Amino acid sequence: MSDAILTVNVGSSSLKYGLFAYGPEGRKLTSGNAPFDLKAPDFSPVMTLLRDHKDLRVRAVSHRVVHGGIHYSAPVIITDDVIRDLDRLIPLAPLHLPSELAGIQALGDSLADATHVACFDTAFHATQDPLARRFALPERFYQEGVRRYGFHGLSYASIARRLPGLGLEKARVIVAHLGSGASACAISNCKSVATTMGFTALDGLMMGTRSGSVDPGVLIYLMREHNMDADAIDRLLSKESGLKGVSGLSNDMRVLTESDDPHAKLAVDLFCYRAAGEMAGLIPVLGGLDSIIFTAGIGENSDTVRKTIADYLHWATPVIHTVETDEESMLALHAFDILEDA
Ligand SMILES: Nc1ncnc2c1ncn2[C@@H]1O[C@H](COP(=O)(O)OP(=O)(O)O)[C@@H](O)[C@H]1O
Ligand SMILES: CC(=O)OP(=O)(O)O
Ligand SMILES: [Mg+2]
Repeated sequence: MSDAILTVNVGSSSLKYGLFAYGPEGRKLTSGNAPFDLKAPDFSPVMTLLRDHKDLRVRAVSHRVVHGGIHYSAPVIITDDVIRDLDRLIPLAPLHLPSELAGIQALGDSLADATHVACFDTAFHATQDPLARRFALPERFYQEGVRRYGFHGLSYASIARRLPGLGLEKARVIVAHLGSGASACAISNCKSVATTMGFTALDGLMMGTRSGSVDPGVLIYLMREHNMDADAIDRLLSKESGLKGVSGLSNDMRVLTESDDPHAKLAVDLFCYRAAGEMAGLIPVLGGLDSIIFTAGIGENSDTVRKTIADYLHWATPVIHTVETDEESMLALHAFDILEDA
């Protein structure tokens, strides 16, 4: 029987999972992707995968956890204390953490002998200068944890590992992770220096169903004039906005780029306009730009989106790469490292 690592990546709208050979090179054995469209995820595809690979001994399960709060800036072995801490962070990532905790529970039950590891999306950004993490709010809110954390860190870490191979080890790079959630990260010397998502995964770029940044005055207006409470505003900004809200058609970039509907065109145009603007906002902290890298579902596949954003930013750099993100391999590598160190 050979040893393996199971990876579990519950995003806002898909469950991605994989089996990796236990070892420092993290060789992928198999992987799968089950979209679940904002409903509660169903972990049965992972259970089926495990039944089909009874010849493997799963030594570790590596879970992507979107938010690590103030305290978690490196992978940890999951204990009851860790689960309690993550429960407290749910208000900071309401779209992701409940499903991720459900995955930790479900797989904890069925793979009770394995070591379960949490790998945080926020961790890659721990290298940022405190200035990049600060909102212009009174100090007490910062102390309470109201600060910019940034997300998609496993994706950015997987891209950072590829930079030396592209001759960009020392380069000033902006990576645009354009998937269901979308963000951009300024990377210098393979480290995060700034990113567009903040306290929550709502900030920054326009996304599939999320608004990205809006004038905070809009929220005050909605509360006063539309009597919207926190839940109603959360639903609007998290699930009913972005590509879906603007087009009135779909949150899927494939559907929108193939549609003749003017609202679909508006949604795609706005997505690119907003992405380019947010990316440009990262250039000053890098002191210039050597390359743009596109990744994730839209970034890897949509020529239209890549070209439109690149046209907006051609003055900054003509060097564009497309790199496949690999959150799963990062999960496997982190789990192997933590087990070997234990
Ligand atoms: N060929 C394609 N052209 C344009 N967009 C695509 C294509 N393939 C996938 N996408 C987009 O990628 C998105 C999903 O990206 P992905 O990185 O898998 O997201 P997540 O991990 O957050 O679920 C889909 O919503 C879809 O709009
Ligand atoms: C952080 C985040 O938005 O993740 P995803 O794109 O997987 O929803
Ligand atoms: Mg994702």
